Amino acid sequence: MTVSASIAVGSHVWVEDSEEAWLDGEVVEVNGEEIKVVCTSGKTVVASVSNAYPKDPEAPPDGVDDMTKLAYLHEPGVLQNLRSRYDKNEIYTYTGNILIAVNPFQRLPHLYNNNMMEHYKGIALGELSPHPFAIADAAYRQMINEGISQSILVSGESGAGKTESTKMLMHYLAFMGGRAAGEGRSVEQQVLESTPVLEAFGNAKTLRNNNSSRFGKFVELQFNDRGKISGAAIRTYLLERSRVCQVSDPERNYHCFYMLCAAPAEDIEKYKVGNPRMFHYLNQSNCYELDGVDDSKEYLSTRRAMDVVGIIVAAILHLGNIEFAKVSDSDASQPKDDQSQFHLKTAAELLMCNERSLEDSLCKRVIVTRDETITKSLDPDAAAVSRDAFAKIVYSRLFDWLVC
Ligand SMILES: Nc1ncnc2c1ncn2[C@@H]1O[C@H](COP(=O)(O)OP(=O)(O)OP(=O)(O)O)[C@@H](O)[C@H]1O
Repeated sequence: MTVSASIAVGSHVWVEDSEEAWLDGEVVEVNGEEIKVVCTSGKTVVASVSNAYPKDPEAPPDGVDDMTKLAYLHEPGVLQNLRSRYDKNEIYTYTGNILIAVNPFQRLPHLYNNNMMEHYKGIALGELSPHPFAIADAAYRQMINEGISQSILVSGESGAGKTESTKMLMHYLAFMGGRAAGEGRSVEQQVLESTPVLEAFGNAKTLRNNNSSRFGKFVELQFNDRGKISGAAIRTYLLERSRVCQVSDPERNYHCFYMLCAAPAEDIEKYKVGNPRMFHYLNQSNCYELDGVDDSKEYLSTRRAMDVVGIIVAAILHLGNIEFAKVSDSDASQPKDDQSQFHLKTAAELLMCNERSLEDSLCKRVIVTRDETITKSLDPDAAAVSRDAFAKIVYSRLFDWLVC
């Protein structure tokens, strides 16, 4: 952008600041490539002309709901507009037909109730305040009117609010295309109800987000020619497998492991689990609990899924506790002690496989060539790597199976 020509004494500008990101002010001196700016904050700064951006002194103080209305669509202009609106609890802003959402980090239930959905029904984009319902409505109407499939792309950095925004979009589409009450459990209900299970197995606490989705998701809703939902499919991509075996402080492994450890007594006994601190795959980080989340309640809410796959989740925890030691006078390895033998036995029982075969699969590598099959013993380090690889593959298959 060539702004230098338009900057003179008296111009209103934005200049970059290492602490505040951007400062606005008035130019009081121009010395070749350098300008002196008296900022609204009271600070006086000297900046290079190439780092200054013009500011619209007539921009409305509360911001504009569509940023294409801004006189200058540059970084400080966009950030200032989003901030002015955020300060008034307006978390949504358009840029043309793109919706920008700023995470409010607080519940704003008045924005998402049924009245709001009624409100946005059939209204052209831009006529009402920016909202995910308006985006969903525009897509729905375009699909009905033109008979063409529509997609809505939700993107942003971790913790930005993609999952929450996607839920709003799905709620609206379910509202528009759902069945009348009393017609039984509908497809859209099933899709919305699948969220807690997907989150239990695919979400974890990270530095940025206590409930971060560690996978990509493509949700497809199919509609019939009357605009009613007739089917749905969820495809997931690239689950972060390494988290199953490696967790850095203060993050957590996938929620389901902690939920299983907080199960009712009869399940704790069945799976031979208990305190999460005793499992290697969980105790690499000191974070076990999440503020405002009761893992035992979460366990009960996903009990149907846990009854089916709890066995595998528990087996993975036991696998992680198998340590290996060298067999004397050889390169081979074996479970290190009675503790490791116990976890191997438990994992084998839960996976319903032969204990000896499981041990061999961890401590040996089988190489099949055209002429022969070679079995090579692994040293303790290699056996631990093979154990982790096995745990990761079992977990990711489990996740894929749950999604299907
Ligand atoms: N519209 C909203 N209203 C209230 N809270 C929100 C909203 N959007 C986000 N949040 C809060 O921010 C948290 C993080 O949001 P979310 O999980 O949607 O982020 P994300 O972009 O999907 O992150 P990741 O990529 O890590 O999965 C939510 O758990 C919620 O507490």
